[in-house]
Amino acid sequence: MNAVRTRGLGKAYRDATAVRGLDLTVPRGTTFGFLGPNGAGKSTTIGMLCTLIRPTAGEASVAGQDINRAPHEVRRRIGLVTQESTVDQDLSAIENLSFHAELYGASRRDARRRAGAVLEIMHLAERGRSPVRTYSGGMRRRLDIARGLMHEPEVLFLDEPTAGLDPHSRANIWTRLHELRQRQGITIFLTTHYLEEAENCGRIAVIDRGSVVAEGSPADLKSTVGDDLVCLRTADDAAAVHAVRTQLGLAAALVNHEVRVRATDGAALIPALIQAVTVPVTSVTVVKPSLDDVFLHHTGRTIGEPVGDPR
Ligand SMILES: Nc1ncnc2c1ncn2[C@@H]1O[C@H](COP(=O)(O)OP(=O)(O)OP(=O)(O)O)[C@@H](O)[C@H]1O
Repeated sequence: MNAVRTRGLGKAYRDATAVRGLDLTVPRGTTFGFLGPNGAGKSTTIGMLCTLIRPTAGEASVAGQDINRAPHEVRRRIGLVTQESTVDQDLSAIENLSFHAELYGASRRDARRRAGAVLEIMHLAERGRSPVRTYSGGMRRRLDIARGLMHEPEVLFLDEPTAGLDPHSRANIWTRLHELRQRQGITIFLTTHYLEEAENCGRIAVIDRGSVVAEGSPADLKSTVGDDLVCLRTADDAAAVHAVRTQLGLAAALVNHEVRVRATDGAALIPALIQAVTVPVTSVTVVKPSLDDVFLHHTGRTIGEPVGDPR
């Protein structure tokens, strides 16, 4: 069963189309990364899947429930962590979480118990009684995620969960997300514009100007854009280039004092390269295509470049 399935999903505003013809399939238990530059349509998509924004085209189901016909059923099965934190700074984490649960009808005892459990999951239990205003940015974000987990959702939506955090806090959040998926089997649907973070996802969809331009595992997407690049530094580059061409029959180029050779599997080529190049080799590096290359390949831009007009 799929956690998320969309067919032709779209959202048009009066003067702009935010999302067009979106066909997505997210199997249960996947960490799915929705990757795209600012303004690509990521938040609008999350808003539609979480039943906060009404689509103007197509259909979608989340946790097996139709977003248009059964929005309340969808809401019961999902957690949403938006870009803006919604916790009260003057309350402790436990108070924030249990008040929230009580508001939704849980008994005080159950609310406290569940708050304790989700704080454990997000590694905040030790500071659970401190006021949130004493937390670091990373701890606050983990508390936001803990809140999204309170009613044991099947699918957790996270809009830019690591934006603005330092690398250590980002890594910590990723460790928690991996644990969540592995131990609790939760499907995680997140947006990000950090390409390196998308590597943590089992599957990604690249969205640009409201449409998906590529979808697959990070490894699959990278393998479709090109080969590895093997770079050699040698004592005699001209001789090395000649040897690679004549001995191995491969195209080799001299760029920036490096001998560069393209190969499907760069690492596997290294022994043959070293043997063919009889001159001393001082370094060998294998550069794999990155998600940057994937984005560039499909959109003709790097992810940081402005998106332009979505109309
Ligand atoms: N309520 C609205 N009315 C008109 N246009 C909108 C509205 N909401 C979003 N848009 C437009 O739709 C496009 C997609 O916006 P969206 O917020 O979904 O992008 P995003 O990928 O989430 O970007 P960001 O990372 O900046 O949030 C943008 O061009 C935006 O200006």
